[in-house]
Amino acid sequence: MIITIDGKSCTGKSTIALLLSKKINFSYINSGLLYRAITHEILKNKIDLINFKNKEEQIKLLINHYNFDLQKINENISIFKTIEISKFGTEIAKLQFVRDKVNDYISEINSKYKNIIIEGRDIGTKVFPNADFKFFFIADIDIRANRLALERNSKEINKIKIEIQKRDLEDENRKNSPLKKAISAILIDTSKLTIEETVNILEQHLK
Ligand SMILES: Nc1ncnc2c1ncn2[C@@H]1O[C@H](COP(=O)(O)OP(=O)(O)OP(=O)(O)O)[C@@H](O)[C@H]1O
Ligand SMILES: Nc1ccn([C@H]2C[C@H](O)[C@@H](COP(=O)(O)O)O2)c(=O)n1
Repeated sequence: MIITIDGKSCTGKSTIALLLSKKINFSYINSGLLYRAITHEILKNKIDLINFKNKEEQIKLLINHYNFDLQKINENISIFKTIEISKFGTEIAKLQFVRDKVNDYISEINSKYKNIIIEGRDIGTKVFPNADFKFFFIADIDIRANRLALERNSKEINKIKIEIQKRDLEDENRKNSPLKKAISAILIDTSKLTIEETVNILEQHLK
């Protein structure tokens, strides 16, 4: 069985997908983390991502030789959650060859597991349009900004709000696989829900 969770930034996708996967004993893939891992690799190789349009060939060469190490990625999540990777990750995710690399890897993992929960931006629309259950998360922008501020231990709520709004806009308006709700996806507004309540609501839908 394939369960997908898509939605805007900081709506709770990864938190809920991870908890639900443990509760119902499913494998879990955080596809955003794969885009972040590629972005980290590019930055590590000192490719300057400001005005990176003329560096696409250089990035492509690097990505062709890159292998995901899921265990290492999952054990070092904080490395990939920096403000810099959040900002450039949105840009890198616009490149179709990067999307192909991530999606090929997702297919590879999926072929090994029977039951899987995958979260991201285009999972229910593009990657697994025939998924058994699709969810689409939304939440109020102020609540999302407060959640991220809390996570980062920051008081700069307005700055964080602008950062999230910019990422939403980029994700929704890119040419390749833009963020949008699949028609058959169940809409979940996490604004007023606790983490536990959200997990329970999803579990109810699966029954
Ligand atoms: N229902 C909730 N109530 C309170 N806090 C929440 C809730 N859901 C998630 N959070 C918190 O909000 C923050 C963002 O959640 P999370 O990283 O799961 O969102 P996301 O949608 O995966 O974001 P992104 O796509 O940017 O990675 C985390 O610190 C998480 O603990
Ligand atoms: N299926 C996906 C997952 C993620 N992205 C992009 C969008 C984000 O800007 C970036 C990092 O994701 P996050 O960790 O914030 O969920 O990756 C995408 O385009 N498609």
